[in-house]
Amino acid sequence: MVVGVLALQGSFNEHIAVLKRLGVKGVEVRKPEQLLNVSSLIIPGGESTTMAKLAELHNLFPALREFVQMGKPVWGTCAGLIFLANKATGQKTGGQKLIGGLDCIVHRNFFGSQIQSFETELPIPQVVAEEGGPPSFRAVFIRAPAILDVGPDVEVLADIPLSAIETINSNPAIQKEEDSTESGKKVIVAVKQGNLLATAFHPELTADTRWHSYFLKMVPEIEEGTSDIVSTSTSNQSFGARSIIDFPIYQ
Ligand SMILES: NC(=O)CC[C@H](N)C(=O)O
Repeated sequence: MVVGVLALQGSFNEHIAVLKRLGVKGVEVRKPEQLLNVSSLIIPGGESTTMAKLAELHNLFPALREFVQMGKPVWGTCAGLIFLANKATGQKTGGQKLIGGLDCIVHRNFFGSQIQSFETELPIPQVVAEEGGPPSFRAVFIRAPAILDVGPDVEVLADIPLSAIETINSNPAIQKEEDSTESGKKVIVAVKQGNLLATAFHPELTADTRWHSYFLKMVPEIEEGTSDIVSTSTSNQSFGARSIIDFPIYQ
């Protein structure tokens, strides 16, 4: 079995490259029947409205929903997180179709527009830190969503203090959220709910492979050694971060 990467749009090549560095075969998924050949799925960042339109065009929604409901591991990064959410706010007029399954409310462009994209160091969650490495990771937020509310089965892996974000005062959405929440200080940016992992940031755009290693641990076939994994050694791990400017900016 191999790891599927939804390849309609966005940073699917970058995810496949990280998987390769970890000795795991990642394959592009564009058609419903291709989901039958993969043990797990990564939904990359990009633009969730465009991705939804393309998924509809390729008749992917029923197969994607079934994949999630079957309990197969699925990781959504950024637009992928939006795609997995049960509910999204801040959508374009007319809304957009979601796969759903992740019991949360996500704000699509919580941190603002493209120019309000940013990078920051966040503490690495304990479960992800088992891979070793430094106590923090470089979180790359590109026109990023944030999770405003989660259901009881959702485990919060990372959140971010709003005060840490430069754009806080210039972004009306953040201001509004800060006023309207009780704690008013943090938003959630990484969660796990059973077979679903979701991150508002882009680990595939850094050299730190620990989030991918963590996701691979959620895939039973890989743990049992029946997959195409070449090496589970952590010697391929790397913890450095490349700058956001090395990567294309999504529209
Ligand atoms: N980098 C990203 O994936 C951005 C996601 C974007 N906010 C959206 O709505 O799709």
